Amino acid sequence: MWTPVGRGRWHGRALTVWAAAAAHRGLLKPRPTPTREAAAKSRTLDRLYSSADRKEKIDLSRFSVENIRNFSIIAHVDHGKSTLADRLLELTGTIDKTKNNKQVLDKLQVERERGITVKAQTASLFYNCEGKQYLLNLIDTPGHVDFSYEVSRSLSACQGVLLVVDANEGIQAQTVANFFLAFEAQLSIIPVINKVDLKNADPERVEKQIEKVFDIPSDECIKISAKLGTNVERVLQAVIKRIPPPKVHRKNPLKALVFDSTFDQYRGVIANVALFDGVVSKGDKIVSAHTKKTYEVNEVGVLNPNEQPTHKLYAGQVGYLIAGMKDVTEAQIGDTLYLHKQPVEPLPGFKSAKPMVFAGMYPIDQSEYNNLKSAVEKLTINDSSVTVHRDSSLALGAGWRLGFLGLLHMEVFNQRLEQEYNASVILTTPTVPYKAVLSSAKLIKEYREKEITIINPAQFPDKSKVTEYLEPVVLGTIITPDEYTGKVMMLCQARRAVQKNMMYIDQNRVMLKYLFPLNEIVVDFYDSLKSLSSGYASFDYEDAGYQTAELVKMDILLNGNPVEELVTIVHNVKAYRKNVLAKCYGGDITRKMKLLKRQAEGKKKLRKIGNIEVPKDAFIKVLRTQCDK
Ligand SMILES: Nc1nc2c(ncn2[C@@H]2O[C@H](COP(=O)(O)OP(=O)(O)OP(=O)(O)O)[C@@H](O)[C@H]2O)c(=O)[nH]1
Repeated sequence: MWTPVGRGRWHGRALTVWAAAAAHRGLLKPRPTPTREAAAKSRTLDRLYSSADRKEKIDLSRFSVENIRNFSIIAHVDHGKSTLADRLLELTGTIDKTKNNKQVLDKLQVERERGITVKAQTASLFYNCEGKQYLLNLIDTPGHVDFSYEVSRSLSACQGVLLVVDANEGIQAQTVANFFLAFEAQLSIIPVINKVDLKNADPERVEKQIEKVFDIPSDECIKISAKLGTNVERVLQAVIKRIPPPKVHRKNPLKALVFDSTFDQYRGVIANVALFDGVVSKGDKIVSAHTKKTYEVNEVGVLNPNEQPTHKLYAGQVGYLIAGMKDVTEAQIGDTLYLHKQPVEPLPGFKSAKPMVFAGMYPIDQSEYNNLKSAVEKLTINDSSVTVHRDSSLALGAGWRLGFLGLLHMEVFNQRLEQEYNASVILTTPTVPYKAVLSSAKLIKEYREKEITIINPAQFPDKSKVTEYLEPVVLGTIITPDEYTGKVMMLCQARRAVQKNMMYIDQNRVMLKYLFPLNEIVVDFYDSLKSLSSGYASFDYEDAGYQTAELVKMDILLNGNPVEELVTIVHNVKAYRKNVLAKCYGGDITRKMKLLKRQAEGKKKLRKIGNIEVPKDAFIKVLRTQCDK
């Protein structure tokens, strides 16, 4: 077992803002229309899935537990996970080999348009190795930190991972974060150095980095080109040799973990399950440990990569199950399913995702409230990392306050609502979750607790009622070529960050660790980091609790009245009072009088505007402008 560098510091779910900031640039702006390439890919996928829509049932009983391998592909963003998945699907004959197979497991429209994976996708592959037939269950995961909840859940269904590292870029911040997710889950880790075909590839340097940072001997690395298919067969062989089969018992009563699910308007909930014990088949009566409701199983099967019904699913296998769950509240990710007559102790499930940013969401038109409610409920089945609280606003009506893992996550959720549910929404300016320790007995009674979390800035309690305010902090990891270290450090200091660690991962690359206030990095930190390092630095962060902070509520007044929808919480800075006389050094008193008179006239003009009614459109425009900045 390895003892990787700094392991003790890496507790918890690692999160980065890789694209949170990048996404912020495009937040709520019209998205580019799909490129020709995306449209062509979409057509290819449609053909692919319909041609593969074979309805004969596969008999999975021939795969004994020893012949099953469950693994995820994890990596820093763009290091080639989905491309490697394409080659593995081709090599095993799961899909036909054509030039058009590009990231075929990225099935969502948002994924094809943006060229990123946002949902983990499962595919079952059948592979013959040394005369034995193996069933390989592969899960392709997203690389962006905003979707790391997908990665950690996927790992619960696996015994091993392929840790893909780009042969040119080397270890990046998310490589480190994903490694530790797999390491803490005690999975077998196979390092795969990808893109060796690139002119600037330096696989030997990357091997050394892997040895230094993760303590994995360099002879365990497999060097491949997922694009060209070079050495990909060796990856499959390593999966069989180095990843153990699942530890399960088929003779025990059924114990199935729901690790993901989607909602189909005709068939209800489609649950992705990993069978820890037992067998399940069509017609079985099963119970949800979460709701205690009983259902009859209508269909079981594997994803190949589209749904392929099977007679049964056996312990050790990963597949899907449809059991007539029509209500969205019935489908809980992390739930355990068992046979009606054989109750079992439920599996531990998953830790809930911890939202990093909150924003208000309202229908553009209040008459759309119920449709939007149903869309949000259905989408959160497929994206369980979003938290939902009901909320309302004077100007925007009834809506919700939603919690996301980052701004890219927020944008993708919004885009999926539009594309998959035809829903149009207005989102308010995002905020991080602050806390306040209350001193006011009245407020403590009202909230029924002393320490409250503020997810809506309009509810920020006044300083006179509070002992202290707290802000969320994160432990950030930055990997940068050392020529930019000075500039990176200056940027971190400007963002109120405190340095915690620094180490060289090779001769000219530095890994820095800083404690950051979350609100200092959530918006544009990543953009600044990328621009000062010519695009070479990468960034990742993980939750590190809260620290005391000087916070103030910044109201925006309209004719003297605060506007609830535009309130923000900011770190306290000295107030700047505009002194119109500041530039009048001595001199003539009449000049000063003239300036003061002009200022008074300006104020009068403002008052003249009176108590106007601000149309809702105006709010929407202001909120959009705030988000676009
Ligand atoms: N030259 C070269 N390019 C590759 C190789 N593998 C992947 N790429 C390219 O790298 C880019 C990213 O590949 P993806 O497979 O989408 O990467 P990913 O890790 O799945 O990306 P996310 O899911 O968004 O994190 C694409 O443009 C691929 O064509 C390779 O072996 N060689």
